[in-house]
Amino acid sequence: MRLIKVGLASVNTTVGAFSRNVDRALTLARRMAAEDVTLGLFQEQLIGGYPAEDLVQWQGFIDHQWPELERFARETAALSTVFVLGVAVAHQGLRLNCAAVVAAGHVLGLVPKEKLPTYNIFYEGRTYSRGYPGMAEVHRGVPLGDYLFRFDFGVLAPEVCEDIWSADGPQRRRTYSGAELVVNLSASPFRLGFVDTRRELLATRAADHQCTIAYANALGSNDGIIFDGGGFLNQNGRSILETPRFQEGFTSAVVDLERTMRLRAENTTWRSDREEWVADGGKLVPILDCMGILQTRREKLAYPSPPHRSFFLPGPDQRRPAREALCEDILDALALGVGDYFEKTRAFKVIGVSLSGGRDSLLTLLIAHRYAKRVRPDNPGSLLQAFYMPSRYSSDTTRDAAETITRELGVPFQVIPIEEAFDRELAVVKQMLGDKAVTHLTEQNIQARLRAQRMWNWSNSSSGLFLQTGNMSEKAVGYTTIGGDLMGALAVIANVPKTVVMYLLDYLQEKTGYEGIRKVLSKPAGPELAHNQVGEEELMPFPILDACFYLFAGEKLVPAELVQALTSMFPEVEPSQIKVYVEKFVRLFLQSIYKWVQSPLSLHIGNLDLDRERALQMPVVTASDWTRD
Ligand SMILES: Nc1ncnc2c1ncn2[C@@H]1O[C@H](COP(=O)(O)OP(=O)(O)OC[C@H]2O[C@@H]([n+]3cccc(C(=O)O)c3)[C@H](O)[C@@H]2O)[C@@H](O)[C@H]1O
Ligand SMILES: Nc1ncnc2c1ncn2[C@@H]1O[C@H](COP(=O)(O)OP(=O)(O)OP(=O)(O)O)[C@@H](O)[C@H]1O
Ligand SMILES: NC(=O)CC[C@H](N)C(=O)O
Repeated sequence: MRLIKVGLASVNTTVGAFSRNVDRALTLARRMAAEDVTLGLFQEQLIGGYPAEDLVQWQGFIDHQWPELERFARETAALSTVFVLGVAVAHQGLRLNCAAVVAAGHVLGLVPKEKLPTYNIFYEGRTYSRGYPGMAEVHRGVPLGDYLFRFDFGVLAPEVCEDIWSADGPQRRRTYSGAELVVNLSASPFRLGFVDTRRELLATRAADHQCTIAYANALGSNDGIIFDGGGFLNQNGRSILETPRFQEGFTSAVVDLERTMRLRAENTTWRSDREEWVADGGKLVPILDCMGILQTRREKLAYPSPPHRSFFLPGPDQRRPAREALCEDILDALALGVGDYFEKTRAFKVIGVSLSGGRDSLLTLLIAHRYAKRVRPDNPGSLLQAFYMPSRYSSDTTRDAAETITRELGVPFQVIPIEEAFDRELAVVKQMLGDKAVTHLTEQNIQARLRAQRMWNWSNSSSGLFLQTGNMSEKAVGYTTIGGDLMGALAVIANVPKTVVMYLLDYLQEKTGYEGIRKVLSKPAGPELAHNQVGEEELMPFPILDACFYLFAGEKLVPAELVQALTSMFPEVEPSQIKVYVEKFVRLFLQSIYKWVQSPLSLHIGNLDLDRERALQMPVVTASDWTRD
């Protein structure tokens, strides 16, 4: 038996806040040591924050991280814990995204990331250089390269995030070379359902390589990317620990490293694969001997027996029902996104929502309120401000709904009519047009633009964070006004499809019983920019719109394939009508790219987003010849 206690930490870092990030990590490091943690892990880019994007190109951005790494080493010198943490270094002019091993006041080694994600939201290959097999350099007197580390408790293989996502990553050669414990420092952004992907991937890798894997993930939101934290400890395919997400802190568990070695010895497949690898000339990864550096304190560790006292029977099932898990996950992620943007930019004192009594602005307000409740539990409403701005088309129903929900939430609510300004703007535009008529759409858009202008003016003088309320489905088809409801400083639900907006509101209504939500849901969704406007009548039913979006923008099917897929998905709709919907969707989608490329920074909850930087890089000026049958 060789027991070690592994601590998995997640720190809510801010890009560029090197000393604050390290201060937060030090607090956790001391607590880990006080709890006899043998090995404490932090996330990828702990010191610099993630994603630093092109800031990495500034030499100063890299150079200022080293003194902070040394400070971390100095301030943990007296602790009997080995730490692994993420840092960027510039070596011979090249930027490397490294895992640093620190113990007893020393930086013992740096292991650069080998697999640099450059897809979807990631751009690492643009700025970083990769580590490689056999790399053996020295940086500021510290070994830098493809190394393992032997301590009195076992052999470690540090690696960084994407390294584990490749079947051809460094784990294979490192475990064949004697690594027992793979230490993965991650910055894995929140994406719907992705926690299951991480869990399954880790179990697979730990079983493939017959090793123990400790994985610590980043926490917090930077720009629109949200990190949900959460760590895993998995031994040879068996889950030992999964830490809570959306929380700063650490969780630890004891594991018997000898078990990893025994299972390895018993596993003839792993052994013969290794023998073949060695026979084929596989080069063993050198092990740095750190035995004399630190004596870890493991005498008091207790064997990891199951708390429910059975090695055979399952423990209590603590999983949440699927619907609750999905909704709470999205809401937690978006509330973290709003809160971290509000706090980390340091530009704002209050959060403002232009509240229509409709679904999108309601959900946006509820998300902001969820954040406010966390930081001001006694008076969350004091952090928020809602404005209802009626025109001649606004109904009593929406006003009542907006009033009711703000009362229930304790959010200050003001009614600011735009009617007078609407008349004035109409007169001005008529004058500008001379003998041409003002179009109906322009009349609609004037209202939306007046509301946005007022929100900006409010924001200027109140240091208010003006939240943009548009959803992804309507953004996809340009059903949003430039300079109007497309405006805001941060788009909260811009990557949430309309059907999901509805699903979340149904869930929240059931959970909270708020009358205001019920009132909003009692009226069909529509912009109230003209008489009796119903969004689904002007566009198409939202389930069909979202299916078009998923299949066209996500799965990259062509229109004829969309028609085929939707005909079987919606058998109650005439195929000729499906064809009309598909053609309309594709036309509107391709015509509306110019709108979403100028929309505000948005929060990301999936891989399929309307964001030119983070997901779909679409040209604005295109012809659609290729979409024809
Ligand atoms: N390719 C291109 N590149 C750059 N700019 C382009 C462009 N094509 C038009 N434009 C410009 O964009 C303008 C048109 O855009 P914009 O002014 O937004 O107006 P537009 O797209 O014509 O109308 C906005 C639509 O959004 C709907 N809406 C608005 C607000 C809320 C809601 C809701 O869901 O509740 C719905 C509203 O009912 C209407 O159907 C043109 O006048 C032109 O100046
Ligand atoms: N009367 C209003 N007062 C304040 N803001 C408004 C008003 N009407 C529209 N807005 C703003 O414009 C945005 C766009 O309106 P839109 O109709 O798309 O969304 P919604 O009303 O929130 O949801 P729904 O799709 O259910 O109508 C709103 O979310 C809100 O921020
Ligand atoms: N920072 C990273 O390397 C993250 C990449 C990884 N595939 C993830 O999404 O979790």
